[in-house]
Amino acid sequence: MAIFSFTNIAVSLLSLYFARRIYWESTTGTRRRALAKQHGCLPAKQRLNRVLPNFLPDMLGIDMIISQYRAYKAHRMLEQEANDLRSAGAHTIQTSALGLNVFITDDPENVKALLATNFEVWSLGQSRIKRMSSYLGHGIFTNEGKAWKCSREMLRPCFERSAVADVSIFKKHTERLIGLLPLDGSEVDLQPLFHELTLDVATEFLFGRSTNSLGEGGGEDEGVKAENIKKWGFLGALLPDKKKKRSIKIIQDFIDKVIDEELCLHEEEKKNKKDTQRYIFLHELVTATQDRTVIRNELLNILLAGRDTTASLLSNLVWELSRQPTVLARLREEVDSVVGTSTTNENNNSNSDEDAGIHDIKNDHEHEHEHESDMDPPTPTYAQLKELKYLRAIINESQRLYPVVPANGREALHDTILPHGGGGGGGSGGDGGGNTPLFIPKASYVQYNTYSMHRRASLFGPDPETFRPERWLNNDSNDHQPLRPGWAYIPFSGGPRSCLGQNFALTEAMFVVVRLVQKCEIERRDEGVWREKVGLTCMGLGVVGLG
Ligand code: HEM
Repeated sequence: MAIFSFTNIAVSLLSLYFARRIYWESTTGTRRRALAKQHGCLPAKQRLNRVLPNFLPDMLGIDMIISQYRAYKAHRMLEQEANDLRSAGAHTIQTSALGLNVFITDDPENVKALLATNFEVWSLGQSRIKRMSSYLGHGIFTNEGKAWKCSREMLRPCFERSAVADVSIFKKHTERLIGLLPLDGSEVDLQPLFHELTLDVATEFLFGRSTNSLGEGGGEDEGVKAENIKKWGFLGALLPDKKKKRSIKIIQDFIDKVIDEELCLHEEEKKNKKDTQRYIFLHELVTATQDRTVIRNELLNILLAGRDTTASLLSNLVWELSRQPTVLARLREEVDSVVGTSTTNENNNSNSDEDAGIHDIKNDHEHEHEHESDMDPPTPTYAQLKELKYLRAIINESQRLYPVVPANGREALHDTILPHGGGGGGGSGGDGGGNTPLFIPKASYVQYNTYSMHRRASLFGPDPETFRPERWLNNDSNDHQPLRPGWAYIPFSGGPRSCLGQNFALTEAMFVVVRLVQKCEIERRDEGVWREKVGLTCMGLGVVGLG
């Protein structure tokens, strides 16, 4: 009896499954096949297994998860993902993660479709929105559709050029950072200092008061519990729930207090404050909205966007500079000629050899405390920073090899087509073109791998793994054309959701590098190669020596 009923149930379930399958095939399936045929689509190549044997299809994404976890532990996840594409001989591959249909691409045409030409079809993905809004609330980073448009329109004017052109905010905090560096040539780990610097700068820019985590009368008297906020970082998302809640509360209380003070200011006081003080983001924002929650969420979103990203860029850049004495010498020459190295040799376009240049700076530094006012090099103005073409090329090259946001993705809101990736390889130059369109079913996730794309030989020349800032300049001694990579180079993303703080970040990074170059020696202190440390942003593991 029991067997009979079990068989009955099994037969019923199977019939139900097949009935649904037939219905699905004759409706959705037929529609999808027609769409794919209409666009001449071919299927993507599959990701090759790393752990399981290749005859087993990785339907549940078990191979993907195990191998990603191992690579993450070894700080080689980015390299492995790039190799996944290479070993499949394609620039777009298909895989799965816990049953989710996933495509990985490093093809600029696909990136352009995701971020710009087919923007409306792609969502940030519900899991990202849920995860990030749990600690950021709803703001520009987590909003979509109309709400995102509102955020963007409200925030864009706050990033106007004048907000960035006042470099005094960078000066104050950079001087504090340099003041904390050892003068005897001993090693220093700059990464935590860069994180403190960018937190102090971002809070001062956004709220008009800084966390002052780099010291000098910091914290409490300016109304900020620097220690707590410093600790919080934005990896709060990864903390256990209780700790995360406590951390979020600390930062929300801080922001609420600042907003309340701002909203309580009388009109007259506001005007006076605006006239006398330098640019403060919050002052601009309250002219657009008085909604306390909206203001708080947007400020939190921007703090997240601006802090770890710029610190990671600086860490990667200085790490690479410490390994590139020739690049560093050329940079010193540029800084010397545009900004000046000290007040005594301002704008001196000396032809001294590289060693002599470094030696001079060392001497300046040794005597810095004796003759501080005489010997302090002139600080760069915004206009001078814009003239530093070689420094800009160095930053470009650093962001090419070590993009701070090395991978990102979008979820398909509808069935759609990507211009490339169907059929996998077979493109010109043995580079795995795959220029046939690819059908993407609704709810699939497409990851665009910036790290891998930035290292493609067909896009960046025969030496894509080499740090060579000259590739970005007209006067490249190898007579290469300067790069115009378009959608192949997206450190700040692209299209309607591109980074709003790009100019701010670049100005801050340039300012800090100029001051370090003017006042310190930068030396390599470990033999290691760059290994990623991936959190919300990506930076390297390593130590730099300063003297
Ligand atoms: C080196 C530093 C930075 C890098 C590499 C960077 C990179 C990016 C990237 C890749 C995105 C797109 C994210 C996505 O589509 O999921 C983005 C968005 C954004 N960034 Fe940046 N960013 C940097 C610094 C900053 C700074 C300093 C600020 C503000 C002070 C800022 C504000 C924003 C905002 C508001 C967005 C969201 C734009 C939108 O969704 O409409 N970023 N950034």
